[in-house]
Amino acid sequence: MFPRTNPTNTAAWQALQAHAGQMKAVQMKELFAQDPQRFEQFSFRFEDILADFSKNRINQETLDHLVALAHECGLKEGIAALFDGDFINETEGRSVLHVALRNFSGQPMYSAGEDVMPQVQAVLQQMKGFCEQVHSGAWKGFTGKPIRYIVNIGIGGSDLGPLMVTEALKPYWVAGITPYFVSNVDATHIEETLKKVNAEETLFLVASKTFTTQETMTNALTARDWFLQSAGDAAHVAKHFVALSTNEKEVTKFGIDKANMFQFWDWVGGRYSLWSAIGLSIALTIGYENFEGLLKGAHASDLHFRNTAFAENLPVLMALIGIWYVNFFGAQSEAILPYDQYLHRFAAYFQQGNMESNGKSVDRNGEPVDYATGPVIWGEPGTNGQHAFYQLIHQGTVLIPCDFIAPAQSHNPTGDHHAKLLSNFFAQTEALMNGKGEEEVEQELLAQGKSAEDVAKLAPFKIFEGNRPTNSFLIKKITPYTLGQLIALYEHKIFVQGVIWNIYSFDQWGVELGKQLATKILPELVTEDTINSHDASTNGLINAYKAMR
Ligand SMILES: O=P(O)(O)OC[C@H]1O[C@H](O)[C@H](O)[C@@H](O)[C@@H]1O
Repeated sequence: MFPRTNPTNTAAWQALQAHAGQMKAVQMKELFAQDPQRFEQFSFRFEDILADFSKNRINQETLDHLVALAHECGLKEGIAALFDGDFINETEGRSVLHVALRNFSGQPMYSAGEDVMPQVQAVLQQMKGFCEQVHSGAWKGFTGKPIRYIVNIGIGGSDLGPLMVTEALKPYWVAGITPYFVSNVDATHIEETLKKVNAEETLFLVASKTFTTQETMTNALTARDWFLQSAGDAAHVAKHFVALSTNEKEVTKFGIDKANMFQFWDWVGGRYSLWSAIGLSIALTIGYENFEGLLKGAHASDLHFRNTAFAENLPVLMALIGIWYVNFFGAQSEAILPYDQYLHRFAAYFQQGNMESNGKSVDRNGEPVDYATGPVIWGEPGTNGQHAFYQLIHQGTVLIPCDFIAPAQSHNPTGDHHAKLLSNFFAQTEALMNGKGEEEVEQELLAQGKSAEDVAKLAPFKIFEGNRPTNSFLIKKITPYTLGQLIALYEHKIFVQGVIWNIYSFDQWGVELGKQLATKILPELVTEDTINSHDASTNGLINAYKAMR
C-alpha cells in the first residue's frame, strides 16, 4: 500500500507555492521568445499521439517541483499498488483492476491472490463468439430475423463510456447494426428509442454493474413489457435480452438466463468499465476486432504509464499540470475541447470519470482536506464551443485550463472542412496564449479609420490579456487503437491526481444520499395525502406538484 501523505506537508508543495508566486508574473509568450527549444522540451510523442504542454505557465523548474511532489506523495508506490491489485479502493475493500481488462502482456494480474486473467479472457471469448453470431445472422430474433438494433439500457458508467466510444468510432460501425442508448428514467428516453426499433430485430443489453439501479431496472422492465406486447411468449425474451453485470443473482431474478449474462467483477469501477462486458454494445457496433483494437490501445497507455519516468509520462504530466492550476492558481474547472465531431461525448464521459472519482473533500485518513481537489470538467466540440462559451475563456475573470484534441486525418476529408477545423484548433491555443495587447488593438482600430476618441473608448473591450494555458493533443487519426490510448491516458491522469490529493478515487459515496431520499419520497408521490415530513421547501414543492399533476 502507498503512503497517505497530506500533499501540503511536502517540501515540494512549499517549493511550488513559492515558485507559483514567481510564475504568476511570467508571460508564456516571453518564455517562448527566450527559449527556441521550448516546444521540443515540453512536447512528447507517444506513438501516433503528440502531446504539447509547452503552452502552459510552466518552466523546467515547475516540472521538477511537480515531479518531486509526485514522488513525495508516493506515486511510484501508488502505481505499483494499482497494477498489483492491492485493495486501493479501501472504503469498498476492492482492487481497482480495469487495467487487467486490457492486459495483453500474457502476464497474470491478481486480485486477492487470484489471477483474474483467465476469467477476463473467458468473457472476452464469450463476447467475441456472441458478436460473431449476431453479425453473421446466426443469432435470430423470435421471428427468425437477424438483429439490426442494439439498445443498451444502462446509466452512468454503464452508459457514458459505450455511448462515447460508439459515437467516436462511427466510421467503424458494422453495416446493418444501429445502436441506441437509453439511460434516463424519464420515460421519454425509452419511448423515443422504442419508436425507432422493432421487437423482432432488437437486442436489449441490460447494462448494470449492480443490477439494482433504479433507472436501469425501470427502463429494462418497460422494454420487456413493450417487447412482450409484440412477441407474446416470455420464452422469446432469451433471444432479445442479455445482461452485462457483476450480479448473477439479480440478473436471474429479473428473468434473464445465466447463459445470456456477460460477467464482470467488483474490481471494475463503473466509470472504468467500458473495457469489460459493459463494452458489449461497443463490440456489437464496431465489431469484436475493433473492440480489441480499443483494448490494445489502452494497454499501450498502461505500459507507458507503468514504465515511463514521471518527467516524460503523459498521464503523470497531465495530472501534474492540472494540479499546478487547481492548487497554485485557483483554477476551479478544466475544459476538454475535441476538434472532432465524433468525439462529441468525450467531455461528458470524463465528467463522470473525473468528478465522480476526485470530487472528494475527505482524505484517505478520514480527515477533511484543506486544499482543493477535483475541478469541474466540461466541454463541447470545437468549433461549436468557440461560438458559445470561448468568450469567457478568452476574456472572463476565471482561469480555465483547456485540453485541445484534434485528429490530423479526418474520416470525412470533404473539401477544405478539415483544414478549416484545424486552423481553428491551432488559432485558439495561439490566441489564448498570446492575447492581443493595447497597442495592437489601437493600431488595428486606427487602421479601420476610427477616430482617436473612438479608439480610446473601444480599446479596453478589445484587449485580450492572453497567458491562458492549454494542452494540445494532436492524434494522427481517431482509430479504435488511438482512442483506447487516449481514454486510458485520461483515466490514469485521474488516478495520479487522486494519489497526490490523498483521496479515494474509486468510491462514490456522494451519489447515495439523493438516491436514499428519492426512495423515501417516491411512495409519498403516489398518495393523495398532504406531505409534511420534510423541510418547508421540499414539502411545498411536493404538495404543489400533487396539486398540478
Ligand atoms: O452499473 P450500475 O450498477 O447500474 O451503476 C450505474 C451508475 O450508478 C451509480 O449511481 C454510480 O454513481 C455510478 O458510478 C454508476 O456507474
